[in-house]
Amino acid sequence: MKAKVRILDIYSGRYSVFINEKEAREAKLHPDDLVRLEAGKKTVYGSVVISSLIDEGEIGISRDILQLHNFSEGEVITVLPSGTPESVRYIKKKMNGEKLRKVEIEAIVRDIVDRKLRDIEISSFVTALEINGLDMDEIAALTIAMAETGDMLDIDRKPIMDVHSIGGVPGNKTNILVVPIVAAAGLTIPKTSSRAITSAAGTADVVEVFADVSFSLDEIKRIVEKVGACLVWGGALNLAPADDITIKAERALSIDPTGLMLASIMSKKYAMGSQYVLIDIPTGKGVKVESVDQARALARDFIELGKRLGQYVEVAITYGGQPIGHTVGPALEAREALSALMTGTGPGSLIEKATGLAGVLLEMGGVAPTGMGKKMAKEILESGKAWEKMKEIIEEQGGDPNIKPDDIPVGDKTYTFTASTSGYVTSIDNRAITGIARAAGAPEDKGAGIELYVKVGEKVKEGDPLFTIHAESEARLDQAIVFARRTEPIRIEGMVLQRIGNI
Ligand SMILES: O=P(O)(O)OC[C@H]1O[C@H](OP(=O)(O)O)[C@H](O)[C@@H]1O
Ligand SMILES: Nc1ccnc(=O)[nH]1
Repeated sequence: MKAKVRILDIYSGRYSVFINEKEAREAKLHPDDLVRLEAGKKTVYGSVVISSLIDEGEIGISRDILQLHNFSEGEVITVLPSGTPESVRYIKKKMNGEKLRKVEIEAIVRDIVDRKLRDIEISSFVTALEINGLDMDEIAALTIAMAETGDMLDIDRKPIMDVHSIGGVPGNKTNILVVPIVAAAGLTIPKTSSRAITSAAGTADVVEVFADVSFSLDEIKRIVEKVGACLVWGGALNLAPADDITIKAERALSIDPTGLMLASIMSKKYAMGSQYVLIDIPTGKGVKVESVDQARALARDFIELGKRLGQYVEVAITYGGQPIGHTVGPALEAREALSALMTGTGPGSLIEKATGLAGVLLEMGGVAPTGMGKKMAKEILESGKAWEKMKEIIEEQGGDPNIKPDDIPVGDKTYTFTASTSGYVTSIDNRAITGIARAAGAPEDKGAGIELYVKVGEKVKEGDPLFTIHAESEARLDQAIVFARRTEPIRIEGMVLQRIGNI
């Protein structure tokens, strides 16, 4: 049918098109059916919503659909029912544990990007990958398909370095330090990050607190050619566009299937033209990889995938048994990262990890002799050169380079948990910390999160503060307190752990 476009100020996160009830009945269209909208040469897909807001002969276009194509008010377009895409059959194949062929993977990725697959089918794909996994041939095909369905960056500086964490560990603001350290040494590092997947703050969520993270590829090229680095959100670019779509399903389920994770990270690196890539695998209880053996196996997969893509990959297996630094949540992490860059000091875990990773990159990029990278990274951080570089990045990304970390607003609804007994902190539960910060509103509420006053091994006295929850609303604070009470985020034990009686 032909219909006249009416633009509706509706933004639901779903690609909805609104059709008049009588017309929908005649056209045999039902709620959530997939329809094809043809406007000249452009075709986009949307899901039907039936509404009396819309007159006969009209088609209501939501703001979500407008992101796919700039329809104009009153424009006449063709609306056609669209059958189930072929790629659904391939998703079912993966559900049954079968191996997918390259063309089948390409069809799934194409349909994700074209929005022919809806949230429900995409979640099924992600779930099937979580349960049945992918082998290296499938992962390589998925990575290339994810990169090639988007744009590629060609930066006029070589070598191109890159760093990426598989994430999972709370408070992982590390790469916000690594990038300016590496760039201050003269290397080029166009860093793209995702938003939070399983955590309470992805690097893109944290950087967004003090600078813009959404740029076009041309803008990124200009920024990186000028200052040698950027810290941007991959999802804003048409760069591996399937990634941000599948991440939405992953975030809702709080899962990150290994094969998809490899493809998510490496497709972004491939599309950015990265030549030397360092992958950080935080390892420990309550994160994505719990044992060093598993981390080694994953490291081999990253290196193998890199070879297939023509990239030189190294991997750092890092300690992820407790949060990094003392803060969790976008604004709190932004404060901690900027303060560490500004002063050259900060929590041991953050400084150690950041200089350790930056050191590997300095050696990979050939600016530090083998074994000297970490020392050089530390000097760059302590001399203030990394902060100078960060200020350039902030300025180029539309932020205020004279920002003071303490001026960054954090959630003013707070509650502090204290130690109910004296003893030593024997463990901090990563999952509980993430859960509390998310319940408090992170990452969407930038000021929400947790400030930790103790780390594993430290001695505490009864009544000492352990952590403060920050939220932007009382309701969120209450939810976080309830969550915290249900879990045991920080365990305190005396030196005598248990007494076993002689019975
Ligand atoms: O911890 P979760 O949310 O699962 O993983 C997502 C985070 O991990 C990566 O970190 P980085 O950008 O390399 O620092 C992603 O880009 C993102 O910020
Ligand atoms: N799955 C992912 C994990 C970490 N970073 C990403 O970009 N993607």
